[in-house]
Amino acid sequence: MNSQITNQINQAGHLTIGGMDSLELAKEYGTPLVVYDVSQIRHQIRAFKKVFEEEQVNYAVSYASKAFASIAMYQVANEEGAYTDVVSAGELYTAMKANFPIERVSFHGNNKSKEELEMAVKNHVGKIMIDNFYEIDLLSQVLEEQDSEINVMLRITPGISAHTHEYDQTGQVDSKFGFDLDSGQADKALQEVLKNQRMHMLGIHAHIGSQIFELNGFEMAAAKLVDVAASWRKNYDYTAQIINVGGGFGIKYVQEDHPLKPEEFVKVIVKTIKDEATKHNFPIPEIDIEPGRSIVGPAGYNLYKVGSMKEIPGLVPYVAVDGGMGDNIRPALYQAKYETVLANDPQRKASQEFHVAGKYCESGDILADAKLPSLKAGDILAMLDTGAYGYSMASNYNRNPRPAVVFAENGKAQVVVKRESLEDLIHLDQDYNI
Ligand SMILES: Cc1ncc(COP(=O)(O)O)c(C=O)c1O
Ligand SMILES: N[C@@H](CCCC[NH3+])C(=O)O
Repeated sequence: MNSQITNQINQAGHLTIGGMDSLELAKEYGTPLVVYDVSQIRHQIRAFKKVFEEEQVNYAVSYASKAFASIAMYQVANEEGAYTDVVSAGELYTAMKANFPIERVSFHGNNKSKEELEMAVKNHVGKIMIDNFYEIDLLSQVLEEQDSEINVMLRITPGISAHTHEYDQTGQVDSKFGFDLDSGQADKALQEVLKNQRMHMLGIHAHIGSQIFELNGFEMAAAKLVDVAASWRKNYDYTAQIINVGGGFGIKYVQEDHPLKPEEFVKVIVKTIKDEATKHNFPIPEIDIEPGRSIVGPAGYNLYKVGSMKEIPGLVPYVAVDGGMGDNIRPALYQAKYETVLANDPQRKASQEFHVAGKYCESGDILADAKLPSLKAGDILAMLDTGAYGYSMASNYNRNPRPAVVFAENGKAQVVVKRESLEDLIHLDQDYNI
């Protein structure tokens, strides 16, 4: 049996999530279904925060909400004292609807629109993470128009290639995000921002990539950021108050993955920043991180119902489920791997390899290759660790409605995002009658 779920089997022999029987959840709320074990989300946020508290530094654990954004999710992040970062008007709007404290919101993005900046300034978001020169001009214009001021940070590309899928690398020189260091762009951006009385320059940010398993990249990025901050102090008499090393902390998807614990990442980041700051005689700054995947990934489960099966002599059989790439594009997009278990009997001996196929009209719509017991139509499969970039990247491809999202905690469950109906699918459509 999959070792991750040994403590999640109830008397009926079913998989439990947040103390709820997964079969009951599937029956009550339908499938495909996305379920979060909320206590796991809380646990992860607390694990990140604990180290900062122990290290006695000023800090912010800012949940990167692109991993999964919904009103309920922002509420949980807020309850846990997290900050959050948003990358679109949609995420900002959702956070505001959740009454997330606006001063704890930062706004990221490599091409924020004027409307998005207007919304951010009007609502006084905590920080705008400036990404490029175009944005400095646009923001300056918006601030003039609204006769307002705002806190900003500069995102730089530290020239570090994280060891991860190339789509998940963001810190290398050849990246669409942030100001380049070596060519002097970052220095020029700093000077522009410092000149602008309406922008309060709080510090410096870098994000090197996602699903990273090694400490090395974070050490290098943290050291580089302090280095840059020290050079800014020397050359421009500007002292950064905040250093933000981004997110990217890897999680375990399959048995071969050996991620570090949140505390291990944070310890190294804090130590590097403290050491480098001391070396440069630089005041210890506030240290911010932006975990997304590591907060919600391990807490998420996708439940699917088994439908058709196809045996091909001599080949691995296909078992098709009622969801697929519309609710989890990651296997098709990144060849991402997941563990799959038979939710109605996770202890039953896995005897056979299957391609777990989705229902979308794409040959690439294979959710996982899994060793499972023999299966029959109506069985419930659970894919584990689907909480990050699953529902948040969901689509209506083939005009399939997106699943419901349920939060389960301490034996109680609640729908936090309704299942889309067929009516929802057409609610933006208009008749053509020219
Ligand atoms: C700026 C920034 N911060 C944080 C994150 C969150 O990354 P992850 O979900 O890997 O922790 C991302 C996404 O990669 C990002 O672009
Ligand atoms: N969507 C990606 C991560 C993107 C991170 C955002 N910069 C994934 O699922 O791995």
